[in-house]
Amino acid sequence: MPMVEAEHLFRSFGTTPALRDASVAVAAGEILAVMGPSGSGKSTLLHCLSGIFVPDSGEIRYDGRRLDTLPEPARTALRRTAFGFVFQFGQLVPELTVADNIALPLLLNKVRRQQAYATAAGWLDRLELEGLGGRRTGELSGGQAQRVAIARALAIGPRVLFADEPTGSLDSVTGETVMRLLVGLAREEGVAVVLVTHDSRVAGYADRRVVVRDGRVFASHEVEAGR
Ligand SMILES: Nc1ncnc2c1ncn2[C@@H]1O[C@H](COP(=O)(O)OP(=O)(O)OP(=O)(O)O)[C@@H](O)[C@H]1O
Repeated sequence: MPMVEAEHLFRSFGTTPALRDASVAVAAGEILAVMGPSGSGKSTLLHCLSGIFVPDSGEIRYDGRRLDTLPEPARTALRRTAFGFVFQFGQLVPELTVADNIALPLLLNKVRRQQAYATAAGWLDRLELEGLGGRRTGELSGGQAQRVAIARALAIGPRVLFADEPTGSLDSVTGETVMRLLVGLAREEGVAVVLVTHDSRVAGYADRRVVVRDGRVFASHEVEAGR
């Protein structure tokens, strides 16, 4: 059974159609790369799959249950407890320290303070950010901030990770470290990973690749065959 499944999604912004009959699914333990040209609808698809946007029509299921028909508070609760997000911009609180930023979603989920900070420290180690826990995130390099964002997304132990260009500001060695970490999470913990990327090397780590074109989702081999 798919972990997240979308069928026949339509979503417009005013008169601009962003999704036009988009269908896609990701299974537990699977890494799905979502590729496609700028403006084709990738981010809109990610936002619909994760319950941030409600589609105009179509159905989304998480773990077999309808997500799109849930009221906003229930979708928010799901995002906080079951979904992790790594988006390109604006997710860290610059005035807070690295450790505070990673611990914050745990504290919001009512994890005790000591445990939240111990979990944060563990993720700092896994992402090679040891010693930076006390630094304000506004004082980090782009690559460090991105790894903190990844640590923050993973600290809650999500069942689905939604990532938009998660290695965008990382050098290739660090990018590979992050991708290997995501592969490990998928294999060992069954996390489903939905990964938007323009980078074919990053997509090479995925189990399956789809291409979004004009608001529709194609298997990558369909697109290659049609070229
Ligand atoms: N908030 C919005 N308001 C109006 N139009 C929007 C909004 N978000 C997206 N769109 C439009 O919807 C279409 C799909 O955009 P989307 O951001 O999903 O594409 P994308 O494939 O993620 O692009 P990129 O690779 O450049 O990030 C585009 O035509 C875009 O201009």
